[in-house]
Order: sequence, then structure tokens, then C-alpha cells
Amino acid sequence: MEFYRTAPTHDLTYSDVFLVPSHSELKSRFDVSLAPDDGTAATIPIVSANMNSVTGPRLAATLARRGGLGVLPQDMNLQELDAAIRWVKDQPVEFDTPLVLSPDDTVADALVRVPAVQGHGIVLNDADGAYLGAIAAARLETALPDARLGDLLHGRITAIDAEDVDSARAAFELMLAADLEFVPVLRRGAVVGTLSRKSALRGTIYSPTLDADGRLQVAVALGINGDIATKAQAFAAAGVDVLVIDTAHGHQEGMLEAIRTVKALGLGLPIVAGNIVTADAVKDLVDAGADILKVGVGPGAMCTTRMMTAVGRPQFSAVLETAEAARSLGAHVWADGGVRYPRDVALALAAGASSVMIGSWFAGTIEAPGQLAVDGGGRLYKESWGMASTKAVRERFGRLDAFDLARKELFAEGISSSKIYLDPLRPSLEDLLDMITSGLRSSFTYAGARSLAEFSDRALVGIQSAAGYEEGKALPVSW
Ligand SMILES: NC(=O)C1=CN([C@@H]2O[C@H](COP(=O)(O)OP(=O)(O)OC[C@H]3O[C@@H](n4cnc5c(N)ncnc54)[C@H](OP(=O)(O)O)[C@@H]3O)[C@@H](O)[C@H]2O)C=CC1
Ligand SMILES: Nc1nc2c(ncn2[C@@H]2O[C@H](COP(=O)(O)O)[C@@H](O)[C@H]2O)c(=O)[nH]1
Ligand SMILES: [K+]
Repeated sequence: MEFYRTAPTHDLTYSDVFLVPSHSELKSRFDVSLAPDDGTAATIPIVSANMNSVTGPRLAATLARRGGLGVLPQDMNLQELDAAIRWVKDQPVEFDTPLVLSPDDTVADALVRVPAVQGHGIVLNDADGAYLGAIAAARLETALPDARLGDLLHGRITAIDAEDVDSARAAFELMLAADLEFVPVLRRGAVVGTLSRKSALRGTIYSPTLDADGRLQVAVALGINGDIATKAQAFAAAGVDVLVIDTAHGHQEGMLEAIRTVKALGLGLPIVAGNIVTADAVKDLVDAGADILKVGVGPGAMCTTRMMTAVGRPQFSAVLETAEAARSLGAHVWADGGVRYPRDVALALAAGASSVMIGSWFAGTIEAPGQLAVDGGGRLYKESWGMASTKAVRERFGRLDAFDLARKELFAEGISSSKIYLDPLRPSLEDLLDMITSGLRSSFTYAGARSLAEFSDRALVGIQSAAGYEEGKALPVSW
């Protein structure tokens, strides 16, 4: 990466900078590879944050199916995490994970899981797991909230047989011909997944993140306290693919000890560690055994660290400096936090990140763990909160006595409740991934780059004023 015309005299964040187009030999945006090449099997440079409001098993499976990687948060107990890792490993690769409900559930029960939109749906199984039928989510729009889902099955949707779908393109054509937006996919009478026309199309564009056995990959986070070795071994036994050792101040002795402990287990899994923002920290964490550094202090949407402590660093410069240091040591960087638009992802990659971690933006999706809620104006949202907020601290340390819990609560560095609205045009994680990856494919061609390495090499980055940034925004109404 090079700065265009002016070198910066101070640290910069994403809105301070822009990419200048340069000569390109690429003829199509599909000629671009977005694969991170950082020791994970990801094929797109997107990782979901280890936040309880963001990455649950469903979001992790959906993200891996499209080539990214989900990091399950450390604030779940060991049994829950073990079950979550195994659940992701059991999910279909070619089809969407079915949303299975009971015929006795009501329309209101369904509407907290999935909105009444096209391309999504519900599968009904009986108590023994036998398939009863499926309902397109759009049908919920006109049904009464207390109606039983089982009573909506008249004129039920045709299912397709997994054996009849030999390619994603064939599935798309089949659904188009039958004028279907959503179908359950059956194998020998049992549901093995669902498909929408859009997911069939996505199957022709994305490649899943797979382990050596052809199952979806998943990562899990560990804090730096407690019996880290036992936890790491249990996660490895459950089949996890990447370990993320995470604490607010990653450049501390406790983190270095935690990395050494996990490294000494010889599990053969990539170790991600953070959060840090300096080249010195990169060196120390890589020396201890980290393969990937998680970079970002203070940019997160739920994060109050900079206002509480003044500590942190504008994210573009933090990524630029740490990525350069990591590269010289054969390590990589994940840019963590502060992403609000696809452009921010492109800029993090231009600065040298191999992947970009997104939290709050993904909290406002169908696949995120929380229930859907409706505000006074009828808009759909999910609740999100920071992992260092009073809410998270209470949940994490609830087992402590009142005195110790009160001591921990003093140090909250995050917000406890925030509404993250679903984008009505892009309510699912996959809709956001389409938006981000198409933005990236286009960015790469503007820079004449076929791969991530070429992109960070060729990127020309200019520095802009606040007015320059403002000019780049679309105007939904006239001025
Ligand atoms: N990226 C970011 O900007 C930030 C992210 N977070 C996220 O919040 C979650 C909770 O992290 P965390 O609060 O570290 O909790 P952890 O449970 O990981 O514990 C942190 C440990 O480090 C010690 N510590 C020493 N200095 C600090 C410091 N400046 N800040 C925090 N702990 C310190 C704590 O001891 P003691 O409690 O006795 O001081 C404790 O033992 C993580 O997911 C983290 O990534 C939190 C803040 C900033
Ligand atoms: N200082 C805090 N940082 C937090 C907290 N919870 C999460 N985080 C960090 O934010 C990113 C995600 O950023 P986003 O802008 O995409 O939401 C996450 O990975 C953490 O590093 C918090 O309570 N305090
Ligand atoms: K912030």
C-alpha cells in the first residue's frame, strides 16, 4: 500500500482515507479471489466477532457456508460451547440450515426467529423429528399471531429431493421454473436443509470454509483466566478449527502466558490473539506463539474504552502498522471493530489485514442469536451489548459473591444495551455478505488486484477531509 500524494502526520481511521483507482487488467469483478490465505480455510476475509449478541452457532454455520469464519464467544459455559461446535460441524454445506419448529408453535413464536420476508421459511417436524411440511416466511405476514403453525400447512410447499439437485445452478433453475422462493430439501423423506433462490445463486459464487473432513469450520474464543489448557483441549476434541485468545489489553503478561500455554499443547490449530494496536505487541505475541493478531482497541460500536481511558488508536493506522510488523514475522492480522460500511472492510484489507472482524453490524441479522423485536415505529431490531459492559460483566461473573462482582462491575468499558436495526432490504447475514463481498470485488478491480496480497500491495490510499468523506455518501432525498 502507498499513500497518494501526502504521507500522514497523524494516525488515521477508515473515514479519514479513500482508495484512488489505478490501471487495471481485470475484465470482470468475478476474476477476483477474496481468500485470506492466513492459515484458516476461509475463502472470504470476514470473521464474526466473539460477542454473545453476534455469533451463535446458527450465524457461525451460515458465515462458514459462505466462506467466512464465526468465532463463538468465551462467555458461554464449556458444555454449551462443546455443543455449539459440534452443532456447526453437523450442518449442511450445500443447503441452508433449516429453521425447525413444532406444529404447535404459533405464528408469534415464529416471528421472533424469522421475519415475514421472501427467501426464508420454517420447517415443521413432529416430536419424533419426522418431517410434516414447510411454510414460507412471507406467509406469516397475513396469519394471525396466535395461529398454530401446523394449521398453516394446507397447500403446503413442494419439497425437492437432494438427489435431484446436482449443482447450485440446477437448484436455481428448478426453483425458478416452479416459481418458488423457498423450499425444504429432503433425503429419504427427512429434511437435510432448505434452499432459497438467492442461496442457490450464492452457491455458485461463494466457496465454503471447510475442515479436512469437508465440514464447516468454526472458531472459539478463550479469555486469559481460568484453566486455559483444559478448555483449549476440550474445544479441539469437539472439532474446533481456530482458537482465539482474547482480552481487552492483549499486550499484557497474562496474555503471553496464555498463548504459551496453548501453544505448548501442540494442537495444530491456528492461534489468534489480541487485542493489540502496536508493532511492539505484535512482536511479543508472535514470539509467544500467536499466528494471527487481533487488532483494534476502542473502535467497536459497543465500546467505551477510548472515552473511559483515552486508550486506543485510530483503526486504519493500527492495522497498517501491525500488519507490516506481522508480515515481517510470517504472521497475519485480523482488523477487529469499527466496520460500518463495506468500504471500511476494503480499507482494512488495503492496510494489510488478512480478515476483518465484524460485530455489531451482524447483530442486526436474522441469524444472530437474539430474538427479533419491533420498535414503536414498526421497525425490526435485535438487542446488542458490549462484552465489557456491565451486563456482560454481570453474566460472566454472576457466580462470584456480591463483593467480588461489585469490584468487577467498576470497570465496565462497553454499553449494556443497544438496538441494532435489521436492514429491511438486507435482513440476513448473507444479504450483508453479498453487499460486502461485491463491494470488495469491485474495490479490487479498481486497484487492478486479483488477490488480497495484490490488493494490499497495489492499493493507493489518499487522505481526505470530513467534507470529502461526506461527499461520498448517497443522498436519499434532494438537497
Ligand atoms: N477491542 C477492544 O477495544 C476491547 C474489547 N473488549 C472485549 O471485552 C471482553 C472482556 O475482556 P476483558 O475485560 O479483558 O475480560 P477478561 O475476562 O478477558 O479479563 C481480563 C483480565 O486482565 C486483567 N487486566 C489487566 N489490565 C486490564 C485492562 N486494562 N482491561 C481489562 N482487563 C485487564 C483483568 O484483571 P482485573 O479485572 O483484576 O483488572 C483480568 O484478569 C473481551 O471479549 C474483549 O475483547 C473489552 C475492552 C476493549
Ligand atoms: N471496549 C469494548 N470493546 C468491545 C466490547 N464488546 C466488543 N468489543 C470489541 O468490538 C469488536 C466489534 O466491533 P464492532 O464495531 O463490529 O461492533 C469486538 O470484536 C471487540 O473487540 C466492549 O464491551 N467494550
Ligand atoms: K467506539
